[in-house]
Amino acid sequence: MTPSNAASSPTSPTPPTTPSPPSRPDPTVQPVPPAVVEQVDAADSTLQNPKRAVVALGSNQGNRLETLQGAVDALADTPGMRVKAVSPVYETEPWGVEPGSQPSYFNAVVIIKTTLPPSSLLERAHAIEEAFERVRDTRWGPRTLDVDIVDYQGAVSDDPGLTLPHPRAHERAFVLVPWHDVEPGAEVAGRGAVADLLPGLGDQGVARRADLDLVLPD
Ligand SMILES: Nc1ncnc2c1ncn2[C@@H]1O[C@H](COP(=O)(O)OP(=O)(O)OP(=O)(O)O)[C@@H](O)[C@H]1O
Ligand SMILES: Nc1nc2c(c(=O)[nH]1)N=C(CO)CN2
Repeated sequence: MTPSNAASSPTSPTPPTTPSPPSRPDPTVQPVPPAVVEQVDAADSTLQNPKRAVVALGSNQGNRLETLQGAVDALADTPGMRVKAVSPVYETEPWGVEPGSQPSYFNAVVIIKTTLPPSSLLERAHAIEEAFERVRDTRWGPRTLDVDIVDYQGAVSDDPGLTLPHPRAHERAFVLVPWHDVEPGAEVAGRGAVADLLPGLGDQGVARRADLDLVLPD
């Protein structure tokens, strides 16, 4: 056995500890900018206080029911999100385009509770659309899946990246009809009660598909 082996043997006495030098600030650590501290604090308070949001789903390409169910499941699988209610399924005439120019949609609305801030909820909505190979070419073009944030805890924002409530929700029966089913007392912030908005919309070709159901994940 060499002397060095002997020194590392478990039976050898513990060498005396040398006092460590006084700690100095690490020059590689930069101070956290106040804007970042503010964002982290805001995210923190959201984390302790889940918010209620309303998400509209639409599909007019591929297997529309499977796609809507996939979107509900993906929302439910998102960390920091719980799906609280899923509306009935409606078959709806394409809104905002030439009649007969696109296949009909399946639409539904989902109520969630989430600790995600609005920007992260939108990112997640886009990721779910992409998972269903949503193509963004023409405005209001046909799509496998559309996931819109209709309302986030009544917040109002005119940011074009995320406008709240959704800027066209109050004029869309394909959003308001299923929303009213799951939340009869719902309000579109700044526009009024969904129940009061609905009669003014006229017939937009929104028909309940009582033969179809979306399942609320456990
Ligand atoms: N509340 C909102 N929900 C979803 N997207 C929004 C919202 N407000 C603004 N946007 C922005 O709108 C952009 C276009 O969204 P999208 O492609 O879903 O529009 P669209 O479904 O064709 O039309 P519409 O907005 O009329 O439903 C998105 O990239 C997003 O940043
Ligand atoms: N019926 C119906 N029409 C639409 C829909 C939709 O989901 N359903 N989505 C659109 C763009 O978001 C444009 N038109």
